[in-house]
Amino acid sequence: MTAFDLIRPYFRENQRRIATGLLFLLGVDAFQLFIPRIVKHAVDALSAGTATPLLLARDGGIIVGFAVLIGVFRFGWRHSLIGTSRRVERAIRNDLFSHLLTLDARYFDTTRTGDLMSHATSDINNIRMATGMGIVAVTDAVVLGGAAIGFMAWIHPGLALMALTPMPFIVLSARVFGRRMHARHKAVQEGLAAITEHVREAVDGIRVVKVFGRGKQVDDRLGDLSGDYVRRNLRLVRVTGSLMPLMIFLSGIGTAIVVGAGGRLVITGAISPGDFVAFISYLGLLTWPMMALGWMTNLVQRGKASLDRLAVIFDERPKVAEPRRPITLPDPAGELDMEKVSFSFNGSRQVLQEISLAVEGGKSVGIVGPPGSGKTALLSLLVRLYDPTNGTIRMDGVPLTDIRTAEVRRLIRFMPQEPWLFSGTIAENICGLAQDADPGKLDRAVTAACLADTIKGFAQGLDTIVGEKGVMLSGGQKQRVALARTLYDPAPILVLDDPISQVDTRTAHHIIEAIFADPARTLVIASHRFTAIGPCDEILVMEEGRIRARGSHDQLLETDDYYRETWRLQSLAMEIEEADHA
Ligand SMILES: Nc1ncnc2c1ncn2[C@@H]1O[C@H](COP(=O)(O)OP(=O)(O)OP(=O)(O)O)[C@@H](O)[C@H]1O
Repeated sequence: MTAFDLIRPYFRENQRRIATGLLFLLGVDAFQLFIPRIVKHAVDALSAGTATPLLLARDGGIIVGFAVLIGVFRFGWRHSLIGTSRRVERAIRNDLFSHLLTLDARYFDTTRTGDLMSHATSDINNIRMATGMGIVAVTDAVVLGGAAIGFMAWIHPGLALMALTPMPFIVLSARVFGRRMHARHKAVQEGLAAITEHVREAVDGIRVVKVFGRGKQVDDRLGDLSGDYVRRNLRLVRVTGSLMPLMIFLSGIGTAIVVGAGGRLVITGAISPGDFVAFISYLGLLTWPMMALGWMTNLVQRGKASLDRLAVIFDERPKVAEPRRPITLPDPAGELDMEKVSFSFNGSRQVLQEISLAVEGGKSVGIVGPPGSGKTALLSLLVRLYDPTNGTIRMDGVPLTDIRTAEVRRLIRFMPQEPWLFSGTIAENICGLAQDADPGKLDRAVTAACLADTIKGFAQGLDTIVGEKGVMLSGGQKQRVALARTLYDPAPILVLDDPISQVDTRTAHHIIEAIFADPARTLVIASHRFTAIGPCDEILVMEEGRIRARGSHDQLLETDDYYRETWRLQSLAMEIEEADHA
C-alpha cells in the first residue's frame, strides 16, 4: 500500500467539506488579489490630481468591505479544511487501532510498544497537519501565486520576468531541503519512539527498578536517549531553520529588482505610480505562496513519512488467518486432538516437536514439565494465539483453522499464565462492561474461583477498583479474578495455564474441586502443582518441547523419574505447610 492509497479513502469521504473549504479559500485569494487594484486606482488618482475625498473614501470603503469578506471567508475555510483534517485524524486513529486488534500475538512479540505509541500520536498528528494546512499551502501556492504572477505580467511583462528571476532558486531549494527534511524528520520520530518505549518500560517495571537499585542506570539511559533526540532535532532544525531565511532573502532580491527597475519605468512613464504600488503589492502577495512552498514541502514531507510508516502497519496481515469458509460447531462435544504438532515462535528454534494428543469430550489432560519445556506454547496453540508450524489441531474433528478465531476462543476458554487485569473494577474485569454483567454467571464464577470471601472483605465489593494492571490486589487475588473471568462464560473446553500457582494449598484444593465439578467439560491444565494435574485422566510430562512420558498419575509415579521426584518433593513441602497450619 502506498501513502497515497492509504489517504485517498479519507479524502473521498470528506470531498464535500474539502470542496467547500477550497471555495472559501479561493474567495480569500480573489479578494486579496483585488485590493492592489483598488490601491492602484487611488494612487493614480492622487498622482493625476483627480482624487477627491469622496473617491478616496469610496476606495477605502471597498477595501474595508473586502477585509470583512476576507475575514468571513477565512473563517469558512479554516472551519471546513481544519475540520476535515481533524476528521481524517480521528478516522485514521480509529482504523489503526481496529487494525492492530486484528493482528496476532506474533506481531506484538516483535513490535515495540513505544513505536506503536509514536504511530498513534505524532505520526497521526503529522498527517493531520499535512492534510489541513498542507492543502491550504498548496492551493495558495498555485492560485494566489499564479494569479499574482498573472497580474504582475499584465502590468509589465518585462518587469515581471525580472522580479521572478529568484523563483527557480526558491523552487529548487524547496526540493533539495525537502528531501533532507524527510530523512531527518524520520530520524527524529525514531528518537521519540525510543524515548517513549524506555519511559514506558521503566514505569511498567518501576518496582524492579527500585528494588534492584537500577534508578541511575534507567535515568542515565533516558539522558542518553534524550541527548540523542536533541541531536536529531538539531540536525532537522539546521535544515528547517535555513530554509525560511533563504526564502525571505530570495524574495527580498525580487523586491529590490522591482524598486530599481520598476522605479525607472515610472520615471520614463512606461507604468503609472499606481501600477508600481500595485506591482509591489502583488510581489508581496507572492512572498507568502513562495514561503508556503517551503513550508508546505516540510509539512507534506512529514505527512508522507508518517503515512509511509502507517502504510507498513496497515499492510501487516495476521498470520493467524480467518477461514475462507468457516465451519460452525452448533453442539460441540469438546473433543480435542493434536496430530504431530510442531511449533516455532521465530522460525528458528522448535519449541514444540511432533506433539500428538487426543482428548475425549469431558475428559481432562494435565501438562507438567520443567520451566521452558513448552507448556504455555502448547496451550497458546489451542486458542490460536499462534498457529502450529507443522501438524493439525482439531476440535470435534474440525481443524481449528476452519473455525473462526472468535468462535474458537468462545468454545475454548483460556486462562493465560499471567493474570493480566484492566484498571477498572473487579466486576468489569470478570465480565467486561458492568452493564452487561449477568449476576447469576458472575456469582458462579466468583464462587468457583474461591473469590467470594475476598470480595466480601472489600468495602466496595465487586465494584472495588483494582488499579493499573490490578496493582491494588495481591498476586493470589489477581490470579483468582483472572480465573473467574475465564469461568464466567461456560464453555465446553477449559484451558488453564498455571491457575493456582499463587494461592495457598487449601484455596487451591477448593478451586480444583470446582473446576473438575462439571463432568461434561473438557479440561487442559498446565501446572507445576500436583493438586491441579493429579486428578487429570491423562498427564503429559514435557521436556524440551517433546512429550517425554504420559499416563495417569499412578502410572507416571511408577514409570517416570522426573514425575516421581517432583511429586515427592512437593508432597513433602505440602506436609510441612499443613503441619504449620495445624
Ligand atoms: N514469545 C516468544 N518468542 C520466542 N520464544 C518464546 C516466546 N515465548 C516463549 N518462548 C520460548 O519458548 C520455550 C517454551 O516456553 P513456554 O512459555 O511454553 O514454557 P513453559 O513450559 O510454559 O514454561 P513455564 O513453566 O516457565 O511457564 C522457551 O524456551 C521460551 O524461551
